[in-house]
Amino acid sequence: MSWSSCPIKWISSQEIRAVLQWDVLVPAITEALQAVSTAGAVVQPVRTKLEDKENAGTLMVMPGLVRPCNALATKILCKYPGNAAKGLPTHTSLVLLNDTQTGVPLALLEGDSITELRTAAASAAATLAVRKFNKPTGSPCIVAVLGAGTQGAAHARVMNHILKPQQVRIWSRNGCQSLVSKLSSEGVPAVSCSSVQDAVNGACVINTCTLASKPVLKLPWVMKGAHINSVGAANGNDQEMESDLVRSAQIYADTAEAVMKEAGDLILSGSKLEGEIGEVIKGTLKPTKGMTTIFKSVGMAAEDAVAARLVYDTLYPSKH
Ligand SMILES: NC(=O)C1=CN([C@@H]2O[C@H](COP(=O)(O)OP(=O)(O)OC[C@H]3O[C@@H](n4cnc5c(N)ncnc54)[C@H](O)[C@@H]3O)[C@@H](O)[C@H]2O)C=CC1
Ligand SMILES: O=C([O-])C1=[NH+]CCC1
Repeated sequence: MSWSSCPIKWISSQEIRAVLQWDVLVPAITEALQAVSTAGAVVQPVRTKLEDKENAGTLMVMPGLVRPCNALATKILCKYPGNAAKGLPTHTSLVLLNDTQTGVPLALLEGDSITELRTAAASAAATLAVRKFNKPTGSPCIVAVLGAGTQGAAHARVMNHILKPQQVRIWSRNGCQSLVSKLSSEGVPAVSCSSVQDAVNGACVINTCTLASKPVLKLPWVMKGAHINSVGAANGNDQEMESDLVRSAQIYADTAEAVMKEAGDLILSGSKLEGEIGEVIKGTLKPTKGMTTIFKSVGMAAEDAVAARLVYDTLYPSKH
């Protein structure tokens, strides 16, 4: 007998995007983040990284099991920043979904769309959780996005969806007019900024979505009490945020174990974590009113597994 008598499904980016609408994905990723901070609910070893120094690339293997969501999957992701100059995505990936009872492979999913959407959804979940305890009052909500690549675009869209801000200000070191035009045509109130300082001035939510290895965001530019989703710099030597800024804030990890190992922003600034964002979602950890908060996300297999399972169950409802 062979498991391949029930052949594995291939699930395309188009199919994934049709399922993973923000109203469905943000609650699912919120549940995944909460599970990560619940004893026994998630098995998720810190990812294995293969460094290809010759091509300045990294291959990562990310397995994860999320019991409450019946999700078992592995993502294999390559990060090759030099691809940008070749007109290729800097991050490419596949996700293999397995049955949780038997381990039998169920589906292979295009991973780039999952990575794009689940990362932005995690930042959205974190933003909503923190704002329950610590929401700046008075001025209208302005969102800033630093970086205009895949994550910058997805963060602009999801922040617009959940916060309905007055403005979404975007900065990218090479300009961002084409992204701003695209977002405007979708109804996002996007504007292009020529400096980080202009983009973040007065912003209540800041999203750092760059491939920077040196800090782009500095303490004096950030409004006290703002919330920062820091998505880049998942490499012990890289930083997106100045150390003084990180030390001044309350910091919540997607997963403490991986952030303490991988997040240069934490490691190089010598900062300590308040805890995991799942604890804020559960309400067992409460950000202090008026403090600047940081959601430090390095990315987790649990998010990929839950997103993949959601897509599979939606497309093949009778197959589990
Ligand atoms: N936390 C998570 O779960 C995830 C994190 N990431 C990280 O998020 C970041 C953005 O990823 P993508 O949008 O997919 O990449 P991308 O290649 O699509 O976009 C990168 C952006 O960063 C800018 N950039 C490149 N070098 C820079 C520098 N030295 N200083 C300032 N800006 C610079 C580019 O101009 C571009 O706007 C990367 O660091 C990536 O590794 C990506 C996926 C998941
Ligand atoms: O979790 C993820 O997919 C990634 N984290 C950093 C680069 C990609």
